[in-house]
Amino acid sequence: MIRFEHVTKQFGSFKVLDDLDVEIPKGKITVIIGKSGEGKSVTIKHIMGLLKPTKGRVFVDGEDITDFEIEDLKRIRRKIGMLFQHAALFDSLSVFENVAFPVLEHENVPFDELKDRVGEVLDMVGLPGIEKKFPGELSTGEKKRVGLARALIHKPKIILYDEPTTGMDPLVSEMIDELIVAVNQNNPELTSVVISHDLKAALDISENVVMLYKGKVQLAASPEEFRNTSDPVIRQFFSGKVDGPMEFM
Ligand SMILES: Nc1ncnc2c1ncn2[C@@H]1O[C@H](COP(=O)(O)OP(=O)(O)OP(=O)(O)O)[C@@H](O)[C@H]1O
Repeated sequence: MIRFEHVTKQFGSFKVLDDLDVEIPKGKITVIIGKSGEGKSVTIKHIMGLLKPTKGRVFVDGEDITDFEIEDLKRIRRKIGMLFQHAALFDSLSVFENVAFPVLEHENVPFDELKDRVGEVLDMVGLPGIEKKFPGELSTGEKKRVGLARALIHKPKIILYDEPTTGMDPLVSEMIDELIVAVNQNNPELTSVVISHDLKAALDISENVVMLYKGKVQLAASPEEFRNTSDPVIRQFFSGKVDGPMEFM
């Protein structure tokens, strides 16, 4: 469970989150949507403890992390896997070394066990046997999947996806979306949080959608409720039209 309790985040006098109050349920896929600049990245940075609220409290896996110092934050971050917008693999390292990296950093695992674990997560993302390849030999979609394998290697309780399909062609995007769903189905305890500005894809993969608007939750509900809502701001977001009640900064 992740909870934002009346979180306000200001940078100087600029308020990005304004009394944000929302719960992200355990074991489900939650997609956070909102137009560019609404504070989606700022929201997930609070989950990692990379930003602290100006006001309010943030809970991760049942713990109030708001005032945590670095040691406790590191402990919390070990429960979190993160898939960045750009897969950010190390080009000079093999797939095996890239995927094993978070384990080598934090744990002392015998090599045979590490080999098994890397094999297991590469299987999970549908890329068995590519340990010896280098990132330069992989397609964009494959790099993303290796990034996902790396995020999964230390068996996180929470996985954060930052715009996982941005810049990908429709087929690769769909494959990544399907993978997010498959990973969640194979790990029923895993809480997945996906940041997206693609409402239609969000509704296809998620069980819970949170739409941010003007620093607050416009609606936190099931995909069905989103599809059926008459809220004009959400309808406008669906339509992708500039004309409507939605304000652009
Ligand atoms: N460290 C910071 N200092 C000052 N302003 C910041 C900082 N981080 C984010 N912001 C501002 O907060 C606002 C929200 O940014 P954020 O990156 O969360 O938006 P977003 O919803 O993720 O947008 P996008 O979809 O374009 O990635 C932006 O106006 C951004 O400039």
